[in-house]
Amino acid sequence: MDVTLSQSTVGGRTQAPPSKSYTHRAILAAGYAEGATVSDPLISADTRATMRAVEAFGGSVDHDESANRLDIEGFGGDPETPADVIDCANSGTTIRLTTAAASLANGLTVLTGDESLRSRPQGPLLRAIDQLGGRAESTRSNGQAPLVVGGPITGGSAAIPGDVSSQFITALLMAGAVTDAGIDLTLQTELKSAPYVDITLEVLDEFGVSARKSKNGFTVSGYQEYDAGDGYTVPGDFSSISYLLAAGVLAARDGLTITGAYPSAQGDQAIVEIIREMGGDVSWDEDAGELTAAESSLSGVEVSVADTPDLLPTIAVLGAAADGTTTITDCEHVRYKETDRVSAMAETLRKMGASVTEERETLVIDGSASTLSGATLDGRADHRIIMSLAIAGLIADGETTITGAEHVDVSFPDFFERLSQLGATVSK
Ligand SMILES: O=C(O)C1=C[C@@H](OP(=O)(O)O)[C@@H](O)[C@H](O)C1
Ligand SMILES: C=C(OP(=O)(O)O)C(=O)O
Repeated sequence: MDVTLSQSTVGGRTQAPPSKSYTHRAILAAGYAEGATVSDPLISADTRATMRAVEAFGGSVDHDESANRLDIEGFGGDPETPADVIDCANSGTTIRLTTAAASLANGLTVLTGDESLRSRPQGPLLRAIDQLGGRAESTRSNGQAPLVVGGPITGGSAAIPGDVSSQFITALLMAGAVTDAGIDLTLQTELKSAPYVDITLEVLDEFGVSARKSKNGFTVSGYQEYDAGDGYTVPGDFSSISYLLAAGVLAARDGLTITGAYPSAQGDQAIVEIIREMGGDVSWDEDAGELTAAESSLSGVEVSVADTPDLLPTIAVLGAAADGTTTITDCEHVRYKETDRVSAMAETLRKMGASVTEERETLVIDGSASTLSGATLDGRADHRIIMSLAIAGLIADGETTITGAEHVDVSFPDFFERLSQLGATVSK
């Protein structure tokens, strides 16, 4: 599906979509439990993949739409060997978190996904499972899915790099809690995307499971039981909020308010400070969970995305609209996502007339070079590339067409409807 946007003014109020990261973890944690209810879940292509995995391991997931709730029966820490291949579709979180769950089962599990997912790195997780006594292989021996994974692992120690994906650590901590011996992880390189492990520790805590940072990495003891008590409620998603905030500072003459924006462990909350540092008018009433952004003149910043990889496309677009130079550093791990997002943003923003320089770890956008012009842009089947380019389309001269725009269903299924309700000119 192609979507076309033209220069627009936006405004009004809109609710933040529920967090994808918290929803994935809550669904799987409910799977590791006897069951749980998960309120305000994100229902999207990626979270559906995690629901399918919980069902494949012997649980069940019922979506009560009127109550806006998932009623989940778990597999009680003891996943059965799936009767079929697990299709993780486009979701890195699903394949990493469920690969570790599969290492608890007696038999073998086959995990795969779409072309993008089958090109993303899984090697460090496979090697860690191997060190823990499980069997974990890439069918093509290239460290990528399809994967064949079996166990049962009983816990122990493993070493893992921290700069490829934090999801490997999340995966092993979640599985480690139901092993006999627990899991001790030693980081071989500095941890990137660290706040995502904090999100994991927060969700584990809500499910009565303790895991913690150790001197050299992370550790979780075994024989723990997942139990969410009265249930778990998912907070709003700050990666999704970043597009709405960017729309606000670029195109909301009378302001745009986002509700459901409460503080949590999400590193992507940093978008509020980044926009303020660029000169953007953003106010945040943390108690009310309300963020308001109004059209502002922005200037360039230097910002590290070591902890916040998913913000890179949003910051790149803000940089293209700002006066002066925006330098995004520490971005190598952003190349291992649904697509190489560093080169995708460099290519598309250049096509819109921005001046962009790309290095392995750095993306530099010179926003003062020109105003953006509409163009036909390849969304690279990547929800974050598509959503950030749509925001650029709100301020570009002429029409901006984004191909493959249906892929927003991964994290923000009604993104274009929302933009349109807020006043943007959007046609499909
Ligand atoms: O654990 C998570 O929920 C996520 C972790 C991050 O990935 P990496 O840890 O691979 O950087 C992030 O980019 C992804 O969107 C969601
Ligand atoms: C990279 C992302 O997710 P995942 O790793 O789960 O595919 C994302 O949502 O930007």
